Amino acid sequence: MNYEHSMSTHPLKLIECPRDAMQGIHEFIPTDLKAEYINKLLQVGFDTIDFGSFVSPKAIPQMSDTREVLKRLDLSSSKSKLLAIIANLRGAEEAVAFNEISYLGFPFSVSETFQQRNTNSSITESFDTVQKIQSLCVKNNKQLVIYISMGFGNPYGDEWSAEIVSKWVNEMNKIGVNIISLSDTIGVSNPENIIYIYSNLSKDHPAIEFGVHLHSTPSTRVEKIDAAWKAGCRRFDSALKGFGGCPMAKDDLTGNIATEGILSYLEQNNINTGLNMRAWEEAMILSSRVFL
Ligand SMILES: CC(=O)SCCNC(=O)CCNC(=O)[C@H](O)C(C)(C)COP(=O)(O)OP(=O)(O)OC[C@H]1O[C@@H](n2cnc3c(N)ncnc32)[C@H](O)[C@@H]1OP(=O)(O)O
Repeated sequence: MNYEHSMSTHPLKLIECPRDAMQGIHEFIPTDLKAEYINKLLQVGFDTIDFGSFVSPKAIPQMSDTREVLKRLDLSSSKSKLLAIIANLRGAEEAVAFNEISYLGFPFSVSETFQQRNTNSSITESFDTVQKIQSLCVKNNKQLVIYISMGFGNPYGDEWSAEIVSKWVNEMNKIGVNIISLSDTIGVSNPENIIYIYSNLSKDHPAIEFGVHLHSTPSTRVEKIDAAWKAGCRRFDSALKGFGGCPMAKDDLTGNIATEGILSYLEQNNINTGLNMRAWEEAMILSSRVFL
C-alpha cells in the first residue's frame, strides 16, 4: 500500500466522547455525576470533549439534562474544547447560544434508513438542515463537525459505496464544512476499507480535517486504529473503556473504540499526547460509578 499521498498536515486531535458513552444507558445517570465525570475528563487534556446533545428528550432521554450539565462544567483550567451533538435547527440554535461550546456535531448518514431512524428526516432534508446549521455556525463563530454515519457500509440494505460517501463529502465541502468524521456506526469497517476510503477522501480534500469515529470489538481495535493512522488520520473519536454506541442503530451494536486502545497505540509508536495520565487514571476509576 502506498501511503505517500496520505501524509497528514493536520495535528493530532483526540476527541473523548462521554456523550456517546452515556446516551444509550437506560438508567438515568444523575446530572451531578455526569458533570463530575466530564469535569474529570476535562482535566486530562483531550483536544475536544463530546459532552452532550441538544436533541429530543424523547429520542435520547439520557441527554435531556445537557444544559444543566453544562452549567456544572469547569472549563477554567482545561484546554479542551466542547462539542455538542445536534440533530435539527432547533438544537443548533440552542447550542450556538453557549459561549462554552466550540463545536456542533451533526449526524449525517449516507443510509436513508438510518437517517430517518436517527433524525426522522430524509438525507435530502437533512442536507438542507445542515446548510442552515452551517450558516448559523459561521454567524456565531462555531465550527460544524459532520459525522458521516454508516460511512463504511450499512446493515439496512440501502445502497452504499465509497462513491456515495465521496459525493456527500463533496457537497459538505461546497458549503464550507471543514471537519468531517467518518463514523462506523455499526462496526463494519475493516483496515482495507478504512485505508481506501480515508486515503481517497483526504487526497481529494486536503484542507478538510477528516476524522474517524470507529466502533469495534476489542480484537479488531488495533488494526483499525493502525489503518486509520497510516492512511493519514489524525482525528480520533473514542470513549473511555469503549463504553457506548448509538442507541438508534441496530441492536447488536459493537462499542466505541476504547480511548486506552488509542493511547497505547500512540505510545507504542512513540507519539506524545501530552495528556495528564493521572487525571486519566482517576477518570477510569470514576467511570465505574457512572457505568454500572
Ligand atoms: C450516531 C449517533 O450517535 S448520533 C446521536 C444519537 N442520535 C440523536 O441524538 C438524534 C436524536 N434525534 C432527535 O432528537 C429527533 O429525531 C429529532 C428532534 C431530530 C427529530 O424528531 P421529530 O420527532 O421529527 O421532531 P419534532 O420536531 O416533531 O419534535 C418531536 C418532539 O421533540 C421535541 N424536540 C424537537 N427538537 C428538539 C430539540 N432540539 N431539543 C429538545 N426537544 C426537541 C419537540 O418539542 C417535540 O416534543 P413534544 O412531542 O413533547 O411536543
